[in-house]
Amino acid sequence: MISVENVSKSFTLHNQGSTVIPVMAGASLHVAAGECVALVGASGAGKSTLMRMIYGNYLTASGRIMVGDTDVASAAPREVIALRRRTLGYVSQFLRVVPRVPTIDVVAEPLLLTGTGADEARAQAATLLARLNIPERLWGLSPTTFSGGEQQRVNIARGFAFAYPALLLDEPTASLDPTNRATVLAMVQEAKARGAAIIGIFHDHAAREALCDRQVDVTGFTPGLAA
Ligand SMILES: Nc1ncnc2c1ncn2[C@@H]1O[C@H](COP(=O)(O)OP(=O)(O)OP(=O)(O)O)[C@@H](O)[C@H]1O
Repeated sequence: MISVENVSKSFTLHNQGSTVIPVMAGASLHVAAGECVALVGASGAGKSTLMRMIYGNYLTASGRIMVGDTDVASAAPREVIALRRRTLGYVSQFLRVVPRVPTIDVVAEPLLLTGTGADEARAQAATLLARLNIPERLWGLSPTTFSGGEQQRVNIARGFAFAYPALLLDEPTASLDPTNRATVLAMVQEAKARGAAIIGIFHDHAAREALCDRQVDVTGFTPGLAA
């Protein structure tokens, strides 16, 4: 479902004499439907960078990143938007939302965009918010003023609202209390069981052990070290 093939990446620091920093070379990994793969490696090794390239936030210098039938590395912006709508979900570490949109609509949006009716989308969003213990009195408010943990749970609810065939999870259990952490672990297991291909970054060792079938150490993709 997700196939990263011989990918490389460098950053050019335009405000620092156009210094070019090679951060990745020969990155390759494959994730099948129903599989969860953890990206591991020391801080700065490139886990987030690889995840952002797979999502199409960072450009890829060379190689292919197949998600379903789309090569994210060469896709046009409209293809990336279509991919994100129906195929590839991303739970980032931080919630970024349009101000003043009520929480229930933030969570319902991925369903509305994929053809679910408004009432049904809101009903499903409500179920997710309740499951993640977001108090009902907050559902009509924008999540911009919520606590860090509340925002993270809204982010997770939104990321899991639509049954994406592929999912990227960046620290989905960070800063959650034990009850909500257990809920998120169950949600990831359910996504795997329905056949989602998942790539995750988990500093939470126990979560990684519980959820992931394999680990890929991105240190192996550091330029100069790559095979
Ligand atoms: N936008 C950017 N511009 C320049 N350099 C960047 C940028 N994003 C990442 N880097 C560099 O790329 C390297 C990999 O960073 P990345 O954030 O992917 O590491 P990580 O493995 O996710 O680390 P951590 O576990 O600390 O989050 C680092 O050396 C970082 O400084």
